[in-house]
Amino acid sequence: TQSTRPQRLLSAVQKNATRGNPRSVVRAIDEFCRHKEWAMNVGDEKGCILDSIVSEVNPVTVLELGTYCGYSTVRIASLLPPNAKLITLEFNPDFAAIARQVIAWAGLQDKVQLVEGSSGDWIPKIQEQFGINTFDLVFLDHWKDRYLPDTKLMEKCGLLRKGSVLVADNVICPGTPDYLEYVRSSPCYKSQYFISHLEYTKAEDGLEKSVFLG
Ligand SMILES: CCc1ncnc2c1ncn2[C@@H]1O[C@H](/C=C/CNC(=O)c2cc(-c3ccc(F)cc3)cc(O)c2O)[C@@H](O)[C@H]1O
Ligand SMILES: [Mg+2]
Repeated sequence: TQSTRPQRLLSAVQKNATRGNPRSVVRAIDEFCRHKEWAMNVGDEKGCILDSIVSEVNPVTVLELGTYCGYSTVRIASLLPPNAKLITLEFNPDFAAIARQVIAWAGLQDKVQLVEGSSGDWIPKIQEQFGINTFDLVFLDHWKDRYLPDTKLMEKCGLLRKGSVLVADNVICPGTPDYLEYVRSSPCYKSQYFISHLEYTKAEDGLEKSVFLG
């Protein structure tokens, strides 16, 4: 049977990256997507901006919405302090299976908890299930029309505290207009746009960093 793109991406990691070396996993995926097959990873250009925000926040608790193949999961988790935890939500079982193997190849499985299911179902259960009260950092990279409802849900569930940082991918391409309008006009957020390019292309895209003011 035909392989899927995520399966081919995983094969490229297993072939070209060194086990236990997250940077080599990130590099292998970027090479694959630049030279073989485009895939919707945050990519290296936006990835460097993400790295700088993660390093500045130095989060102990991280939530990622939309794991896909685990590229940004590996990128973020590789920068976390030893006691830190990253929870990543992914509702497609095939993508989740690939991401688990990518995360394991990077040697980051002890820092990452991949939860299979939809963000809407899981956000209300995180506190009781994982003993996490609030998130220092949230990376939004799932369906673009879910950014706003899930942000409101996180607020309602008390998962954000004064200073929590939201980083949203694709605010220009494909675009998340309702989310952008919300975080830029709400008095509860201080937002900043980091201009960049759509992964592996010359099209404009960017990340929006929004600090929750409580
Ligand atoms: C139900 C809530 C919920 N709960 C849990 N997991 C969820 C979920 N909703 C979605 N997922 C999973 O997240 C990932 C989806 C990610 C969606 N991302 C883009 O669509 C995207 C597109 C472009 C682009 C494409 C084509 C172009 F021409 C230009 C740009 C570029 C990008 O960087 C992009 O992120 C998949 O793994 C879903 O299974
Ligand atoms: Mg994206």
